Amino acid sequence: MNEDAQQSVSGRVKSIIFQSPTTFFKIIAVTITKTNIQWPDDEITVTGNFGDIKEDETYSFVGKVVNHPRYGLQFAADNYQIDKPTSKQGLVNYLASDRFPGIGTITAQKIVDALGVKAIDKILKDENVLKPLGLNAEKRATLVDNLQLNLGMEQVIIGLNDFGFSANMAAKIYQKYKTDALDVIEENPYQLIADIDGIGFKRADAIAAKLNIKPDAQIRLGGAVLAELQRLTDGEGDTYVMLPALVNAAVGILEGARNVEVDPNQVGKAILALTEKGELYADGQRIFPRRLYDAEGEIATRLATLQEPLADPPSDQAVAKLIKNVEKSAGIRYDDTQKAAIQSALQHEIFLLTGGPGTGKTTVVNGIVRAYAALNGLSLDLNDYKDEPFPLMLAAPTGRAAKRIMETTGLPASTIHRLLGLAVDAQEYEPKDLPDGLLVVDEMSMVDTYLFRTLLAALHPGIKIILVGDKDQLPSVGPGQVFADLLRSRTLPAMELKIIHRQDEESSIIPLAHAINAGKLPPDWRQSRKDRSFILCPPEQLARVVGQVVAKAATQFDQADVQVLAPMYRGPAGIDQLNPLIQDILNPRKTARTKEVEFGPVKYRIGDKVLQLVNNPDANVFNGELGVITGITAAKEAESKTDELTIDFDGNELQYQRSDWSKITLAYATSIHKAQGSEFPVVVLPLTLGARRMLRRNLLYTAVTRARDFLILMGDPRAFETAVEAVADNRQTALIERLTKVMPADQPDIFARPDAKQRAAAAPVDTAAVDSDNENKNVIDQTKEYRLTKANILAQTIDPRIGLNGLTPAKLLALQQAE
Ligand SMILES: Nc1ncnc2c1ncn2[C@@H]1O[C@H](COP(=O)(O)OP(=O)(O)OP(=O)(O)O)[C@@H](O)[C@H]1O
Repeated sequence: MNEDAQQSVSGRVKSIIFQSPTTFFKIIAVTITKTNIQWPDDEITVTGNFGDIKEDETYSFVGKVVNHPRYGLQFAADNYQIDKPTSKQGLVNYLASDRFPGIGTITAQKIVDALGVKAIDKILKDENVLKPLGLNAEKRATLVDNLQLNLGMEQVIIGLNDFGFSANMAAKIYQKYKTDALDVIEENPYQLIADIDGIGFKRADAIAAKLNIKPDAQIRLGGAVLAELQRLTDGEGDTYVMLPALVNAAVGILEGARNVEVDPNQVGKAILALTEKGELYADGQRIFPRRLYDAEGEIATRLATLQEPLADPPSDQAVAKLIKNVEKSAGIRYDDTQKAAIQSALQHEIFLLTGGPGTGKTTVVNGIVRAYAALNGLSLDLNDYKDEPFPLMLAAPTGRAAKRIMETTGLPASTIHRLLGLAVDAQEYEPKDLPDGLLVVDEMSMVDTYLFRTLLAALHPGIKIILVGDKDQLPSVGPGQVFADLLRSRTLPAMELKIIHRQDEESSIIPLAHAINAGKLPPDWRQSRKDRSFILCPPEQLARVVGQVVAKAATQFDQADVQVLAPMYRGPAGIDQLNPLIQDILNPRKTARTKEVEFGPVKYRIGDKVLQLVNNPDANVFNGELGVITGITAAKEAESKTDELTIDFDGNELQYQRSDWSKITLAYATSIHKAQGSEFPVVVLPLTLGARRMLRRNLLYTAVTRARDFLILMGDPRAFETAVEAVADNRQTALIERLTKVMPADQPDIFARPDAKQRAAAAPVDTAAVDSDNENKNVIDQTKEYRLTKANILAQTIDPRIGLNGLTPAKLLALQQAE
């Protein structure tokens, strides 16, 4: 055989020996009908990435014979195609087969008569060729769907393989564009960056190079601009990027990807072209992704419409009376700001309420809901609304936050996505209309620009909107800082609650949180208190000590109640490091027979705590929710023929096939961002200076306020101090400006710095704190020599009554000397 000739095998698929559940990789047995290789048998094993291969169909494979160390000689195919019928009769038989339900011999004959032996290609290229043939729309659609399924997918997968995509990536691309995939890529490979998770500029540019797209082609420059704009806005949460920064960034990747020089002026021109095409919006030096620019504008104009003054607002006296009644029935006396908040909420169409932990936000919301119901003669009993929608809508961005509202108000609450009937992502879906009435959104700081725009689009003038949150918490994961911007714009009535009402006199977590927010750690922050403690630990030992603390805490508290929060995934005490370590302590593989499945580097066992990473409103499970693995079903036992995990999200038990496993991760340790909107009985918070890039006041504040009963701070004290001192940068957004264009900014400024007296009342911090800097230096020096052993960690006591005693410097020394 000529060595240069491509090796090929044609034949009928006898059986599919193996198919990977997550990729297109398959091993098949083929009965050879034709081949140009020397093969002693009439059967051959073929391996490769194939789409929807069917038994008994004939295919042609191109590739080469390889010698597998275990399985011997086999044919590794890197290309293949289904052998389409080549004669008219063959094609008629094929189309009339049960692969194409609804198409009988007569219709098949009609199609082949009209379109010839190339009928399939013609239909796949343009289904309109079927129109003159008199098939009804349903029949046409089924035929096209099935052709695409049977043939289109194969062609696309082969094409994507040619571009060098892995089977996994090919599957993702196919899912997005279906049979248009190759056309999309050939027309503009950079489109992949925006549409396919995991494809960056470099990858797209490599394809562009294959397609002979020149280094200075407009499409390439534009691709780089859009890619960098997306990266910068997504990464920082900004809604725009300044022109010089964008040009610089784009030039950087354009030059880096192909080792060429690129003229910044040409990039500037590409930006102009994209602006003219409407993909970007340029406002002076500020460059917005069009969708974000529009979303900010829509938020402003919708709010302006929705905040139309009430035609007949209740008088101050009427409101005072309503509040009195609510106070009576709830057995509470509101403080003056709380009363003012309820009054303002009742007298305006939109009202913003902010406040730190324990300041009574939920209590005030309860008051507003009840007073609103009384004012409008509405029943709070769900049973009274059999045929009508419940007019009191309570919502939050996460499932856990929604659940908390339900528990604290006794009223139904849901996630915003569920309320709107949104699937997955607020950027792409049209929401349903919401009825009039009252809408309360809690945890507003977590709502991003897209979700808020989509929420407002579902509301009609006449609805009363109460937005509640803590302005000092981390902003949303998605772009924008909507809640803070709304408050800062001074265009809408707002109130900040400042007095801490939490009854528990002995709670020291809330005062700690308020002190952090005021920018100063209290002098006693490293001392053990009934509900919190600090454990000093050098970074290189932190992961192990976290493990030991969690193990110990799990003997005192319910294991599920102990949550480790960390700022970063990477690094020696990062989330990726902590999770398997804690998993092996809390949920070890007890025997070789313990069920365990692997997904990349992660192992899952029954009993593991997992975190949902994406919104899935259809299954009622949302980004940030925690679940427990309650079952593992091996592929051969599962109906789906792939490995399955059963995960219980607070009573909502769901099946996750292997292809869904990228939507979860282990959750013994989670990021502080993912913990927003959730509360945990016990929070363990390890910090080191290794996470310096992330250490910000609002991050520490958010982490600390997640702890309900017990807080264990760990690590390097300087990391905590660094965090408190670093005020988070404001995100770059234009929402305030858009708001003030359409509404007067005449509301009081709640961001105004309070005078000294107010400050002291809001944050009771002893400013005569010890010089903690020097002290910390000593402590760190001492710990350097300290070697951790199990014995001295266990020497610490965790007693829910007296607290978890931290390793004080004195204790450390004593332990060290005792060894
Ligand atoms: N005016 C008041 N008089 C007495 N107790 C109050 C008052 N306001 C709030 N509280 C109590 O203070 C505690 C905290 O209030 P609430 O839960 O409403 O605050 P929050 O701001 O929603 O807190 P968090 O953000 O931590 O959930 C509750 O126990 C509540 O009953």
